[in-house]
Amino acid sequence: MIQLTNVSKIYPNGARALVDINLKIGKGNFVFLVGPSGAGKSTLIKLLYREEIPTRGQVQINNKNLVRMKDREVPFLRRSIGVIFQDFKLLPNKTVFENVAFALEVIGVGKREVRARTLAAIELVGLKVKVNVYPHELSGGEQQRVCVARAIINSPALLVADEPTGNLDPETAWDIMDLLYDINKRGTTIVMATHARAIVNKMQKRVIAIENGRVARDEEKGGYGYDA
Ligand SMILES: Nc1ncnc2c1ncn2[C@@H]1O[C@H](COP(=O)(O)OP(=O)(O)OP(=O)(O)O)[C@@H](O)[C@H]1O
Repeated sequence: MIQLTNVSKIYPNGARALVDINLKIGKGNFVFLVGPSGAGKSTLIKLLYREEIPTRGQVQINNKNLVRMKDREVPFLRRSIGVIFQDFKLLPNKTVFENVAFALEVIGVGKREVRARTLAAIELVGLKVKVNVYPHELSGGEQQRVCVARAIINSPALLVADEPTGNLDPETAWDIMDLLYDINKRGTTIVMATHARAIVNKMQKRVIAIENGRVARDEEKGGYGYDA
C-alpha cells in the first residue's frame, strides 16, 4: 500500500531529514516509527499525506505517485488518509459535532448523511454526550478522541498519527491506543510516530526506527529499543 523508494529529504535550510529511505508498508499494517528527536519521523509522516515532497526518490500510496501528483489532486488523496497530531488542531469556535462534520461538508456530502456519519463516528470514540460542546470544554484525551473521529470520518485506508499521545497522561494515552487498535482491526493501515516506550513495548507491532534520517531497525513485532 505504501512504498518509499530511495527517498531523501533535504529542507531548504540544508537540514538532511531523510537519507535514502526504502520502505514497504502493507495494507492493514500497524507501524510505529520510533527514534531520537530530530531523526526524521515527522518528515516521513508528512511525506505520506503530501505535506512535504521528497528531494529525491518516490513515494507511492496505493500505486499513486505522490511526487508527480498535481496540487489540485491533493485534496482527493487526503480524503483517503486520516491525520492525527499531538496538538489536536481542532477548530476552537466549532463544536465537537461541527469539527467532525466539517470534513464531510467540504466534500459535498448531503446534510442527512453528514449527520448520520458524524454521530456514528462520535459515538465510536465514546463522546456522544459531548457532541455539542466546544473544544476548550474538553479534556486533552477527549479532544484527541474528537481528532480520531475526524480522522476516520471518511473511512480512510490509511491513518497517520504524529505523537498522538504526546500530550496525554498514560491512562488517557491507552484509551486512544485502544481506539487506534480497533480502527486497525477494521482494516485501516496505521503509521504512528511516537516516543511512548510503554505503548510500543506492549503492543508488539511492527517497529521502524529512524536514526539520522535512515532506517536503523525494522522489526515485525518490535520494541521501543531506546533507554529512558
Ligand atoms: N520545516 C523544516 N525546515 C527545516 N528543517 C526542518 C523542518 N522540519 C524538520 N526539519 C529538520 O529535519 C530534521 C528531522 O526533523 P523531524 O521533525 O522529521 O524529526 P522527528 O524525528 O520527528 O523529531 P521529534 O521526535 O523531535 O518530533 C531535524 O534536523 C529538523 O531540524
